[in-house]
Amino acid sequence: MHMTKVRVAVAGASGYAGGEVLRLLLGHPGVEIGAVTAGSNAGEPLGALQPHLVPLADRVLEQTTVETLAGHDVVFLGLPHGQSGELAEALSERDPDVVVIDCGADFRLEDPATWERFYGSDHAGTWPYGLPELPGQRDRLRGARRIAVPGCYPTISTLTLAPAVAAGVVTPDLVVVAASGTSGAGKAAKPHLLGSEVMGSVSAYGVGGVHRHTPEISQNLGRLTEEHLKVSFTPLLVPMPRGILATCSAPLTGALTAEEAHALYAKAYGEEPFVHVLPQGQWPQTQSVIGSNAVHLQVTVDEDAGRLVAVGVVDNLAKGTGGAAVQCMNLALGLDETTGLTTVGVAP
Ligand SMILES: NC(=O)C1=CN([C@@H]2O[C@H](COP(=O)(O)OP(=O)(O)OC[C@H]3O[C@@H](n4cnc5c(N)ncnc54)[C@H](OP(=O)(O)O)[C@@H]3O)[C@@H](O)[C@H]2O)C=CC1
Ligand SMILES: CC(=O)N[C@@H](CCC(=O)OP(=O)(O)O)C(=O)O
Repeated sequence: MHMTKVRVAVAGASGYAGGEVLRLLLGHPGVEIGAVTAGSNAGEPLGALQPHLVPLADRVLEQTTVETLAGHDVVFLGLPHGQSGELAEALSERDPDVVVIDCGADFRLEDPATWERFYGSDHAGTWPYGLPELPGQRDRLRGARRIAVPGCYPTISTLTLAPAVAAGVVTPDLVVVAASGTSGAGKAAKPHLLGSEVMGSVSAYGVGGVHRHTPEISQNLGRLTEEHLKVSFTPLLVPMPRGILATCSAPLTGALTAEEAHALYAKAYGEEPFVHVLPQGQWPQTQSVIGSNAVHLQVTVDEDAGRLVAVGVVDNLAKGTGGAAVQCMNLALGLDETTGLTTVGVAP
């Protein structure tokens, strides 16, 4: 049977997030790739920037404008913060049915004051949040026309702590220490990402509650409890291209065994296609999820410390951005949520 393909445009196609969206779309049976756009690299062949996307190597990057992005069923935005708002508005004005999926942060936060505090600019608005695994969220994404893809650290921190917070087995006084590969920072060269400084070294940054993902983690997990939730989030940069490992802990509210904690997590994610709770005693490693949309989790109880400890891994560019974006597109279009996505990683 002939299936009508959905026509998709990708803005920021020369970047890491846009490149990952395209990599996944090339394996998606229901999609035809239309415009691919960039900023300073407009005019270049895509193959010069993303040589791994062989079938699109000869496509020329167009300027990112309403005109080049109009006329598609779905538009993915992989642009720096602050670039999405006006563009999305103009696209929706031109075509109210277009599905716009923003990989950036512009529409993730609900509270304008919090946005202004952490991003230092005016709040653009709030769109349905693209984490279907949050309670009730999948239904909000079905048929949605605008979707805000979560940040990479918030994705893994939220999924790693959600069952414990929702069940009330921990006091929501949460500590998250998460180590990310360097692609999380995007392609544009940054002073702290010089190869000579990143290689062979691990460093902390955004310490002391100032990282932009702190309020996003709080927003997600705060919905799961009536109590006042606090999050202490510390990101680390590690010398690998992809992947995040988040170590999360919180004080237990009462007696809980490691077996009970594991059973709680296994039940919470039993029906989720992409969230895999590992067998007890096996701890997540980033290598297992690279290139896949899978999240691997493990949880235990530190009896002496009286804390629940959970560890999660994600590929920051896949389920942490591009994979989540495609998963959300599938929901928005009424397709099977897993189309074009895999739980099979690349290892070693
Ligand atoms: N990397 C990650 O793990 C994650 C990234 N994201 C988000 O995705 C978005 C893109 O990030 P990422 O791909 O990492 O960044 P990159 O720096 O790798 O890519 C940025 C892209 O935006 C384009 N661009 C930059 N400035 C402009 C402009 N003024 N007009 C039009 N296009 C422009 C660039 O084009 P050109 O090459 O021509 O300059 C490039 O295609 C960001 O909002 C980021 O926060 C979200 C979650 C995780
Ligand atoms: C390693 C590294 O630098 N990671 C990035 C992750 C941010 C990101 O990409 O997410 P947004 O979509 O919210 O920008 C950072 O800490 O800023």
